Amino acid sequence: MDTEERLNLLIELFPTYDKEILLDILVSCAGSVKKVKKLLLESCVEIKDSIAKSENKLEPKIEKQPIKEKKPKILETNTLKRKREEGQVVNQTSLSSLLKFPKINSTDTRKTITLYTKEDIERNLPFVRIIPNFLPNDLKEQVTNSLMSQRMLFKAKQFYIAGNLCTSSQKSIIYSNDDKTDYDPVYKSEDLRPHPFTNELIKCKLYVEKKVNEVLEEYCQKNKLPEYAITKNWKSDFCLGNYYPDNKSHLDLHSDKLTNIGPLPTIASLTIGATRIFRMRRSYPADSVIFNFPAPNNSLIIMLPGSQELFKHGVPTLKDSLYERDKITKDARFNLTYRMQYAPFDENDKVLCDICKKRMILRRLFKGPDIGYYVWMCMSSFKGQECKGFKYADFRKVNDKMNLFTTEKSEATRWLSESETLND
Ligand SMILES: O=C(O)CCC(=O)C(=O)O
Ligand SMILES: [Fe+2]
Repeated sequence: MDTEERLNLLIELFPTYDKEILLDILVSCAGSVKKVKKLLLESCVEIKDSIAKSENKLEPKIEKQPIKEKKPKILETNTLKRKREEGQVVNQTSLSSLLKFPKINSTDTRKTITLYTKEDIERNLPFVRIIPNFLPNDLKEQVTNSLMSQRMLFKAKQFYIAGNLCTSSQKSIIYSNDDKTDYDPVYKSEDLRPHPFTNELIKCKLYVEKKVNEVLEEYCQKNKLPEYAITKNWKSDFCLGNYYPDNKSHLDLHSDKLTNIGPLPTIASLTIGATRIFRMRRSYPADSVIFNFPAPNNSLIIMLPGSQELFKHGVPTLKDSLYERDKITKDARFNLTYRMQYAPFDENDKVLCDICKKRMILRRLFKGPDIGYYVWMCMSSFKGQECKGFKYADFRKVNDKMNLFTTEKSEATRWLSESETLND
């Protein structure tokens, strides 16, 4: 590959970077695309966060300890050298300060935008928080080994698209210590019966719960959520794990069904192993900007209330060159999505279809005249069978018991974000 081709590849991989800067970095890395990628992806790890680093004890420590800041890499590019030699004031010393990130807002008309820093990710995706280097190293390694030893238990999911039976590319597992967990009745099968949490995953769960509650508290101070949303005392009742054995294995854009996790859920998703791109796009309109960002090993992505309602997310396939392999898992990426069961749905009888008496699936409509309404749809329609069973959801409580559904639209529960209008 000649320099031009290498540069073009880098421009494709890092579209938000200045071409001149990329060329400089390429030259500084002796023409090695691999080194440039490593360097730029590492700048993502410079993401600062005040996460408490605790020892590997079952109970995460309560008091916060300052994170050891990674020293920024000092790199003088030819452009800087030239500017310095020309007598221009050059006071940038770190790679991250060299990289100019464009100011991006929701009116940006570009189709795909790659985000590399915590600040950029959270500014563009206000329902998302990313916490790098989440678990203490020894626990991360224990979790990695535990997942590797259980990887044969992860199974492909089967589902229907337009009446055709499809098999998922990634493999999944449910961890729960409660036999009754049926994370999604559509997928319920022998293969997806819950497995008990391993000790490592229980330790990890405690860290996740502590972090989610901190983040949720701060989020709820700024965003007024309806009373049916879970805004405190978040705990993870079960965990949906995913296993992507190689870079071809992927998960298409989707939003998670709300049937078990309820409206405005929080989902905390830990990456273990190879770095893959996490992708998010507004559900509507379908040609909205696609945001990509790397999810490095041991990073925690928290999808806060509103993210399932407004966005789709997924993990696209990648060309070989695009991700960072891991020492232990090699090409494979694991992902642990810790979720909380929505108690009001547990305490009541399940919502059944009036036509075929099967379970119903909860979703929120994100377009059309009924935008924002939560609705129950017959699960048969997700199993390749035609059933138009439909009810509006009603999350109001009477004598502490949730109504769950209604046939009257005037009683139905509707949630709209500030960015949605009734004409959408
Ligand atoms: O692998 C990931 O990061 C995403 C997993 C996911 O979206 C899901 O399991 O619903
Ligand atoms: Fe998902």
